[in-house]
Order: sequence, then C-alpha cells, then structure tokens
Amino acid sequence: MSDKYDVIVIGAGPAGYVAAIRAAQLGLKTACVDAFAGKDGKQALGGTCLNVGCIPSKALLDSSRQFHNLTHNFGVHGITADNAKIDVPTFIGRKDKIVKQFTGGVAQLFKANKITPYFGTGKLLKGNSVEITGADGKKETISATNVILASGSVPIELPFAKFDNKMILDNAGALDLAEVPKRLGVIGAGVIGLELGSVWKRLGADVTILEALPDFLSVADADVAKVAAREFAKQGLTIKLGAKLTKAEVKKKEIALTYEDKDGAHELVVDKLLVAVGRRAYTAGLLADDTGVKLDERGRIVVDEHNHTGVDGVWAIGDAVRGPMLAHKGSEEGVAVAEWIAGKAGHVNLDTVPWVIYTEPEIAWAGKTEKQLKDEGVPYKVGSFPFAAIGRAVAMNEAVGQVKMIAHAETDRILGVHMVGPGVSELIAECVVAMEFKGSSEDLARIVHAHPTLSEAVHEAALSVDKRAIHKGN
Ligand SMILES: NC(=O)c1ccc[n+]([C@@H]2O[C@H](COP(=O)([O-])OP(=O)(O)OC[C@H]3O[C@@H](n4cnc5c(N)ncnc54)[C@H](O)[C@@H]3O)[C@@H](O)[C@H]2O)c1
Repeated sequence: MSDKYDVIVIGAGPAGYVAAIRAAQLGLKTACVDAFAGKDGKQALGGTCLNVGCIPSKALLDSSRQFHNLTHNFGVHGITADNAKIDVPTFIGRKDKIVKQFTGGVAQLFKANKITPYFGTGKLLKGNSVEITGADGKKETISATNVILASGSVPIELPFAKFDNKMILDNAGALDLAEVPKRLGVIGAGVIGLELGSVWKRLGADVTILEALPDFLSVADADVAKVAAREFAKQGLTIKLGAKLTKAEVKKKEIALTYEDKDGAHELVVDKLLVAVGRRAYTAGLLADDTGVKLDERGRIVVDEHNHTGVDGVWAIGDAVRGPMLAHKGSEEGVAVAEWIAGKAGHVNLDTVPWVIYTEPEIAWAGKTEKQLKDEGVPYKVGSFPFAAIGRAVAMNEAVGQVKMIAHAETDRILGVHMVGPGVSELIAECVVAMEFKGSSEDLARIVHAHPTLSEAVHEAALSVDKRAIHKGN
C-alpha cells in the first residue's frame, strides 16, 4: 500500500474531474484514477464528454453547420460560393485538436491544483482502497478516507447489431468517419441520434433514423417536439417512428437492416449504422464483491440525496447514478460531494437541470412539460412567443421556433420553460436562474431585456403567460 489520500476519485469525466478539483481547492489531498487513452495512447482526462461526447460532437456540429449554411442558406444574404467542398480529414482533425486542447487543459488544472492522476482502471476494495490496473496489467493499490465513484456510462449495445466501429458505430465511431457515408442509418431518435445524424446529413449523407417509440422526442414538451420534427423533415432527415430494428446483417460494404412498424417488416440498406439507443451506467469491474455498495435494477450505483452510497466514505456521482445523464448534472454533483466531504453545505437541484439538444434549430428546456403537469394535476397557465416576431432572429434568417413558459395558475411560479429555435442553448440559462430563485413569470416579465436580441422571446413569453405580450395578439 503506497499513498493515503483524503479523496480518491474514480473517473475523470465531467463529474469526476470536477469533484477532484473542488476537493483539492478545499485543501483535501486528492487523487483521480482514469483509464481513458487518447488517439496517441496517452492518458486523456475528461471522460466521454471531452473525448467522445459533448465537446467533439459540438466541434463537428459547428463545422457541419457552417458547411450547410454555405451550401444552403447563404443565397438569401446575396452570398454565393460555387463548388463548396468539405475535406473530411481536416474536419475531423479540427475536432481532434479541440479534444486534445481540452483534455490537456484538465491535466494542467490537475497540476495547478496538486491532484495526482493515475492512469489505469480503478476498482473499489473494501475499506476504501482503490486497486489500479494499468494498460500493461500492473497493479497498485492506494487508499483514502473518501472515495468518489464517477465511472460514467457506456452506450447500450443491441445484441443483433454489435459495435465494430467500422460499419456499426457508437457515438465515438460516428465522430471519426474517414468520409461522408452515402447512406447512414441511425437507430434511436434521441439526443445522440439527432445530433450526429444532423452532422452527417449536413455534409450530404442520406440519413434515415429509426425510432422504436410512436412519438417523436417524447422526453421534450409536445409543442417543441412538433416544431423540431417539422424542421428536421424540411432538412431532409428521414425519421421513421414506431420502427423497431430486428436485424442488421453486415455485408462486405453495406448493412442490410430489417425493421418492423405497424405495417409489418421492412428492409433498409445503409453504408454505416449508428446505434444510439441510450446509455447505461458503467460499473463493470468497479466494485469488489465485499464493498457493500449496491446497484439498482438498472445497474446504477444506489445513492441517497447527498450522493452517498451508504458505505462509510463512499460516494457516487454522474451518469453512474440516478438522474439525467448530463455532463453538467454530474459536475454539480461532483462539486456538492467535495463540499459535503469537507463539511460544507453542498447543493444540487435536480429539478432545474437544463436539457439542450444541439440540433438546428436548437432545443432546450428546464422543469416540467405540460403533459407532466397535467398528469400530476397541477394547475398551470402557458405563455409562448414565436421567434418569427423577434427582429434579431429575422435579421439572422433564423426565425424558427418559439419559447414556451409554463407557470403555476395560482402562484405564477415558473414550472417549466421549453424552447426550440436559434440560440436557445444559451437562452435557457436565464430561465434556470429564475427557477432556481423560485421566480415567477411576472419576475421575468418585469426585467429589461436588450433590444434587439433573441432573449426578447423569453421576455415576451413571460408577458404572454398573463396574455400581455406586446408583439403578438394574445
Ligand atoms: N446534448 C446533450 O445533452 C447530450 C448529447 C449526447 C448524449 N447525451 C446523453 O447521452 C445519453 C444517451 O444518448 P442517446 O441518444 O443514445 O439516448 P436517448 O435516451 O436520448 O435516446 C435513445 C432513443 O433510442 C430509442 N430506442 C431504444 N431502443 C431502440 C430500438 N431497438 N430501435 C429503435 N429505437 C430505439 C429510444 O426510444 C430513444 O428515443 C442520453 O441520456 C443523453 O442525455 C446528452
């Protein structure tokens, strides 16, 4: 047994690395164990989010958006560019450079905060020791007063469409294609399917998304989902609902898919297949048999409202526990746990965690949908405002979508805000602040919003809750 720490974090994703930094800031001697290797084989801190998730996908979404605008949307501005081309190696290379910048940034932050990184797979042993197995199989054991499990999640694999990342891709494979596939099949019209399907569609792939559920984007508010479905259809994304994949036969250069919907069985031939049917907590090999840490029926680490596992000094955060699988949720849990360990008052409010889907138009929401409130019997009132009446959105030629605000019918407290349109990934932040401070639609209605900005849609939606929006009929 070598070093003894105050805190060992297993996993250096956005939950784990943030927990490690906050713990170190609070004066705790901290180590962080992670096995993720970058393309150069060296340790790449930052987990799924920085390496093969949030950051690389946003890099590709932005590049592909620029290309799509150039080829489809610039004409209206009087700008033409003949023979526009995309060089896929440059497109992927830019993404790789951004990933390296950010994973390297976490390494720098570890150095600055005197956090010891360990490169290998961590396993919790009884008594708060952690066994680390390196890529070469060498083992070492370190121990701590507190261990934070932040092992993240992995993509769910369909038994008849196993990932090979050549023909059948997971999120990582779909971020690293050498050329634009002619026909891309996507299983699952969830967050990953829509984002990565959009990337390759914008570069010219023929994209077909098969979604098992009968309703499109059922996690979002129905009005938002309706606008999004209409816009994606306009962009040429084919989304087949109620379509369940039953077979994927990999041939030499293509994949023959069989799926079933209400009309029976259908065939679809594609060149690449992205399977994005959700993720599951990653705990394989994480826990020795006698640690006492429990998993729930979905394989997630069981924790209480303070992210404590019930085993003295053992905590768990991020995708490996209950709650939405979102990087920012994991990061906030990381901060809170470090603060609880240091005897401070940590805080995470899962009720105001914002969701963002980075498609075009963007989709963002926080709080309850209208359906959830109806099902719970909560009395509510609704206001909404279209971007078509927002000067800035029209000037940008992006006047699509709306902001919808739901407030309690009696107290006026904001219960949910649902947006689809330009820049809503940023606009949602204002609403989250208002909700976190238990604000009302009246509060947002009385705040001065700069003109002309997209944020006026939030202001007008708040006014519209009481039927007094200025720039539309109420
Ligand atoms: N922008 C973001 O915040 C962001 C981006 C990427 C991923 N994520 C997170 O990563 C996680 C995984 O993303 P995801 O898109 O894989 O999952 P998801 O849960 O968002 O969507 C999966 C979809 O696949 C469908 N599905 C499941 N089995 C199917 C089958 N056999 N055939 C057809 N459809 C099927 C589901 O009905 C669902 O609509 C999510 O929890 C998400 O929150 C978030």
